[in-house]
Amino acid sequence: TQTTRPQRMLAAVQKSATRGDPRSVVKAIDQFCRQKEWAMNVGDEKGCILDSVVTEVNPATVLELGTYCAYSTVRIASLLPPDAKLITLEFNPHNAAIARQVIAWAGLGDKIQLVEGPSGDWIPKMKEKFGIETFDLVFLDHWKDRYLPDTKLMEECGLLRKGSVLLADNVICPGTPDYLEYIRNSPRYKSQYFRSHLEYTKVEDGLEKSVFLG
Ligand SMILES: Oc1cc(-c2ccc(F)cc2)cc2cccnc12
Ligand SMILES: [Mg+2]
Repeated sequence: TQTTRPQRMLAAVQKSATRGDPRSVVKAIDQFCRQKEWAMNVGDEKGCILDSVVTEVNPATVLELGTYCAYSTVRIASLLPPDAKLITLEFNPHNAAIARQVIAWAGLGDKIQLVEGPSGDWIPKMKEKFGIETFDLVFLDHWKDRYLPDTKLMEECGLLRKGSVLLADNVICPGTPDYLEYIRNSPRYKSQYFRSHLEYTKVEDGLEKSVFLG
């Protein structure tokens, strides 16, 4: 029977990456996507920008919206300080099942908590379910029509504090116009656009970094 792309990506990780070595997992996925099949990971070019923001923020708590196959999950977690926690939300159960195995292969199971279901359902439960007061960093990389409602929901739930950083993927391609309009015009955020390219292509895309001002 036919395998799925996430299954073929996991097979490439298990074939080419070293267990317990997150950077080799990242490298194996990028190699698979460049040489075999395109896939919607943030990728190596935007991934370097992501790395620099994670390193600068040095977050104790991270929320990732949209896990897919855990490429960015592993990339972020590999840069976190020892007691830091990353919670990643994935809507699609098949992607979640693959992501869990990629996270396990990278040996990052104790830093990462993968939660299945709609982000809109889980954001209001972060305090009661995971004991999280606020997030130091949020990486938005899920469905583009959810960026704005989920950002407003995080504000309403008090999950952002003065200095919390939101980093959003795909603000050009596929594009998140309503989110960009809101965040760039809101007096409550200071935003910066990092121009780059859609993963593994020459098409323009970029990341929008926004600091919550409280
Ligand atoms: O980085 C991403 C890229 C795309 C994408 C798909 C098809 C295209 F032709 C172009 C871009 C979709 C995403 C959906 C969710 C999170 N990230 C995505
Ligand atoms: Mg993306």
